[in-house]
Amino acid sequence: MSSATATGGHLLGGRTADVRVERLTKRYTSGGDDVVAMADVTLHVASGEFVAVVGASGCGKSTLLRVLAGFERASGGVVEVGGAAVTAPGPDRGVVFQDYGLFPWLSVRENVAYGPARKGLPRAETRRIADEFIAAVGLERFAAKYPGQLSGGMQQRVAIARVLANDPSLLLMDEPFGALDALTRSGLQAELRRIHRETGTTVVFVTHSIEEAVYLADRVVVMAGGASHGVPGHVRAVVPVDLAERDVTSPGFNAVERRITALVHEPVGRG
Ligand SMILES: Nc1ncnc2c1ncn2[C@@H]1O[C@H](COP(=O)(O)OP(=O)(O)OP(=O)(O)O)[C@@H](O)[C@H]1O
Repeated sequence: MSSATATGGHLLGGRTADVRVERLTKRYTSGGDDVVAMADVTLHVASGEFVAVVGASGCGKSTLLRVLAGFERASGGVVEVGGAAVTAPGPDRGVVFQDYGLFPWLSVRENVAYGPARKGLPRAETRRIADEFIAAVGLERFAAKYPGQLSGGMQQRVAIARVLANDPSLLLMDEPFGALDALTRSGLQAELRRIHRETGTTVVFVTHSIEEAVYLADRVVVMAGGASHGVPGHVRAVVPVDLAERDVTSPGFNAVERRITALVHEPVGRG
């Protein structure tokens, strides 16, 4: 495993992994009933690619992410990250949720250093890695503060730095900016795009915002269906975002956004 050292201008040692999901099925048993949350989901993500997942509530976006994270077991099909079957959570996969999940009793630096310290890295190296990622998210002046002293946007920055400090090869993000105001959200989106370019880490990003998906992703996966529609969640379409510039006001951007919006709103059964 490479350490989180700056190499050739890159933040990480270049850890990145591809994702292979083939005919994934996920069933839940609730109240004695068998609910098929998703069926026959196939998705390949190349190493270093940024893929966003959108779709109406209940179509299985979070379930897909949780299966990739190893928090949930697939009921059927193949789920591999970097060629290895996913059976449990692991340090190769970093997960960022909407609620920042920071340790409130640790400072920003201690939160970010937590993973490297647990790996048993020497204290000086741990601190260097923590400071590198705190700087990457622009929080140098807040390293000694505690989460409770920070705004929501700053706490989410810490959460991202903490995950990156573990040098993941796959970053899984579930509505990470969902609780933030519009201005903070667009600032963090730009920062995430830059960080993705610098790290080359593969990203799977779940969002309700089609604009956010088009702004961030190389490809947007549109899911549909879900238990409440009587059809298991499935992949309806995968839309490449072939835009050189990500200007949310440009006609090209709006055209991709409109196409994805139409796909998301298409009634279930026709897709
Ligand atoms: N632990 C569980 N037990 C039973 N059913 C579940 C469980 N978790 C999810 N489900 C069901 O699986 C389906 C997919 O849920 P999931 O949360 O993945 O959807 P989603 O697309 O992320 O929704 P949202 O956009 O509202 O977050 C839903 O029908 C949900 O009720």
